[in-house]
Amino acid sequence: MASPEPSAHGAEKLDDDDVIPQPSSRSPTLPGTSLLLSPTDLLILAASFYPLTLIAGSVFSACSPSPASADSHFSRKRNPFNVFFVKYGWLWTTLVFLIHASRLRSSSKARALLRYAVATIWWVLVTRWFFGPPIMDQLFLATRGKCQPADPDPMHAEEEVGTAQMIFTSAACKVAGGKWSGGHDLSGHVFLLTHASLFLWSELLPTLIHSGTAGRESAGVSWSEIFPILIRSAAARRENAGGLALLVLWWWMLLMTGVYFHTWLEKATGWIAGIAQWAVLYVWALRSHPTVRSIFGVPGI
Ligand SMILES: CCCCCCCC/C=C\CCCCCCCC(=O)SCCNC(=O)CCNC(=O)[C@H](O)C(C)(C)COP(=O)(O)O
Ligand SMILES: Nc1ncnc2c1ncn2[C@@H]1O[C@H](COP(=O)(O)O)[C@@H](OP(=O)(O)O)[C@H]1O
Repeated sequence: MASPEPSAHGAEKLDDDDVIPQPSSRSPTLPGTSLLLSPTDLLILAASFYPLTLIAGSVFSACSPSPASADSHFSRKRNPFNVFFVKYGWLWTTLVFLIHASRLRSSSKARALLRYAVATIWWVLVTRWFFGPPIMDQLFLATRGKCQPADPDPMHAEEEVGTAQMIFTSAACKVAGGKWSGGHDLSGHVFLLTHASLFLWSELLPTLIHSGTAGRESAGVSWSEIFPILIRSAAARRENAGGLALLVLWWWMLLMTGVYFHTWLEKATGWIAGIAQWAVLYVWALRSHPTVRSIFGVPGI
């Protein structure tokens, strides 16, 4: 399988006209050095952090007395990080990405925007619209979920049920004052936080490595260098620091969702939806299909 490695260089430093990168040697062990990680290894490492985070959060939740009812700051839905950041999660991700893309050369920029368009379309399909209700709501309805009236008074409830049962999206249900219950409620937070994080890591990592290694030519990065490189890249440019700060916030909020909200299965389906578009485009198509690569480009090239 042809598997070109994204260069550790930022695209702003490279010629961008249809350069198909040559496969670099993968994780070579140089004499006297520890195992080196290629940009792809680093991306896979970053990606594996998210299921581990969810597992850790869920295990903590299962082992501690009653975290779901614990009145901690992050267990509250109205906490400012949830209300201002996660609830506008794709907007913040878009802002960070656009600042990053503005530094790329023009043809790299167009292709990066195309990759962003694909990621945005997937976000829309899962959470907003999929030829009717979004995928997450269609899954909920298909598993016998419905909009329950919030009013416990049977007289009022009957009136509400009439309209509530006609409600096919969680957003409309909430507006009608109902409660979306009964079906499989894929975690929108786990989806969004995973999807946004994998998109940002895939797009930003080559630039972060380039800034953090001060452009040094290298076959890879050793384990012990990962954090120093990220810290140096944050210190080198405010945009890098902003991107990394958002990634840290998304990771923390994912951990909090893992601890305080949803069932294991709902978190698992949120995660699967969150990795699906990334796995298809970044892990599979861009690596094994030259045609896809020539249309969408490769981050860092
Ligand atoms: C060479 C040509 C390139 C063309 C490039 C074109 C680029 C344009 C691409 C696509 C067009 C779409 C434009 C969309 C713009 C997107 C800007 C925004 O991000 S606005 C969206 C702001 N909203 C959010 O961020 C909401 C995020 N929140 C949620 O999705 C949900 O609240 C939740 C899933 C996190 C939780 O669900 P809930 O039910 O519990 O609330
Ligand atoms: N990390 C987090 N912090 C605060 N609230 C969270 C959260 N993760 C999930 N929630 C809340 O849990 C509910 C289910 O989330 P989701 O399905 O998106 O994963 C949502 O409630 P609301 O819809 O009442 O805001 C959401 O705001």
